[in-house]
Amino acid sequence: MKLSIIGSGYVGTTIAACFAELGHDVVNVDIDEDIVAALNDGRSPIHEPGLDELVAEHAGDRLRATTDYEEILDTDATFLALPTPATDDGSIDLGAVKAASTSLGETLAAKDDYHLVVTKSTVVPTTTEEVVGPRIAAASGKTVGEEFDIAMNPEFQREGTAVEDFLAPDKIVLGAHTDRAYDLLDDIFAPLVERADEPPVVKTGIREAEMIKYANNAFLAAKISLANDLANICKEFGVDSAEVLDAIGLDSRIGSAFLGAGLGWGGSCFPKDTAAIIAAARGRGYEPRLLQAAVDVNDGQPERMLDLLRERFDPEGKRVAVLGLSFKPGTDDIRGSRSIPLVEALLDAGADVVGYDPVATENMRELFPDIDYADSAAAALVDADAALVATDWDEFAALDEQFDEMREPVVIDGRRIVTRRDGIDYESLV
Ligand SMILES: NC(=O)c1ccc[n+]([C@@H]2O[C@H](COP(=O)([O-])OP(=O)(O)OC[C@H]3O[C@@H](n4cnc5c(N)ncnc54)[C@H](O)[C@@H]3O)[C@@H](O)[C@H]2O)c1
Ligand SMILES: O=c1ccn([C@@H]2O[C@H](COP(=O)(O)OP(=O)(O)O[C@H]3O[C@H](CO)[C@@H](O)[C@H](O)[C@H]3O)[C@@H](O)[C@H]2O)c(=O)[nH]1
Repeated sequence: MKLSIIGSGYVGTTIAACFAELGHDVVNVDIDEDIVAALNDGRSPIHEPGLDELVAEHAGDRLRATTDYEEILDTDATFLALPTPATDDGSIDLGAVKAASTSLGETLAAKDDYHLVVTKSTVVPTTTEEVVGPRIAAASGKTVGEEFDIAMNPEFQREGTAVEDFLAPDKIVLGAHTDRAYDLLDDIFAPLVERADEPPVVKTGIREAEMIKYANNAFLAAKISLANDLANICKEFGVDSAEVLDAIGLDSRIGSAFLGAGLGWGGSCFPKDTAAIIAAARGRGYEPRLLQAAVDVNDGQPERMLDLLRERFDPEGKRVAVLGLSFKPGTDDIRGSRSIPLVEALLDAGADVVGYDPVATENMRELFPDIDYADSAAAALVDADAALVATDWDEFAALDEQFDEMREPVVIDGRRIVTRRDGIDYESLV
């Protein structure tokens, strides 16, 4: 089939390359000329394991990119993979979705045949029906459900395993209103269903599909926050939280995934998506207390870590190493990273901060240009008065004699990753 994908960032590039791998003919439309040039050159504009290979293999053949919306006319369906960031109050910013919907509508005005438009972006319930559909209709002069259909297909890929997650999904969620839309979606996803060994395909309404994405992320974020809440209680009683959480994870009704307690969740999705669905619920007059509590617990974890430091000394004038700057291991992405509130609070307290991360230093430097950055964890520890471990990079587990170079060997571990305990003043956050 011929597919167009508007937006070629993390999601748009991944799904374009994967759809090409599955045999579809794909064109990526993006307003960013550098991204378009990279893709047409066979280079992925984002770093994801396996993506470079897929882009290199299919670019110039089943995968191409353009800034020209007109190329959509030659395709059967369009996926919208546009950014949906948070505004200052946490609510969803639909600016890019609105602009692209209008551009798509203006383009589709010239199309004689039926077209399917699928929202891939994470959007609050009713957005596809009340924002995307009407804008396309107004700009194209066509009617939803007649000359074109709208649908919603949420994406569950994680950073660092995006290609794998797309090609071997736990489920495929298809939200639509007409048989024609479902039939086309079936054709689009048939090669994936076959390759992935028949994962469950959930056929549902459009706003249900939109909500499934938020519910999925909200549940996972809240699960981590509940693990953190329980781990904080464990600490009060001198109970080993890892043993408790490992044990409850053995209950098949609970499951062991996303019970990793520590400094909390960050990233480009959990913080913005929990904020967006909380704001949307409040907009309808419902107060989502449990979800707000999950956010509050998450926000509290960095402060608890700083309290453990302050119990030892006033950070003013002390050299504090922050080990791990990315929001999780395996990525250079610092969006929503829990190391950010740590660094902010340390700077406010007058500490001398040195950061280290195997890959995220340059991104962090843009945010905090004035702190020191070390080339290795060992270098960060030299003459430090304390080390705060913020990300669970494997290499931190191997640190040992490097701690001997610290001025005061205070190590506060936000991810229970450090293995050496003797000879250092070690405390785990949970
Ligand atoms: N990043 C993830 O791992 C992930 C996973 C699941 C869902 N999502 C959701 O998918 C959506 C996209 O996220 P992302 O991380 O890929 O965003 P991104 O910022 O990486 O990419 C968005 C792309 O859209 C382009 N764009 C913006 N306006 C445009 C327009 N009018 N026309 C054409 N292109 C335009 C930008 O240039 C950019 O390349 C969001 O709603 C996000 O919440 C993201
Ligand atoms: O047991 C755990 C698991 C994760 N985390 C933290 O949670 C955050 C998010 O991790 P992860 O879910 O692996 O990363 P993302 O790439 O942000 O993926 C999430 O967000 C995406 C965007 O919506 C969704 O598509 C994915 O399904 C969803 O897992 C990170 O800060 C992790 O350190 C923990 O603290 N404990």
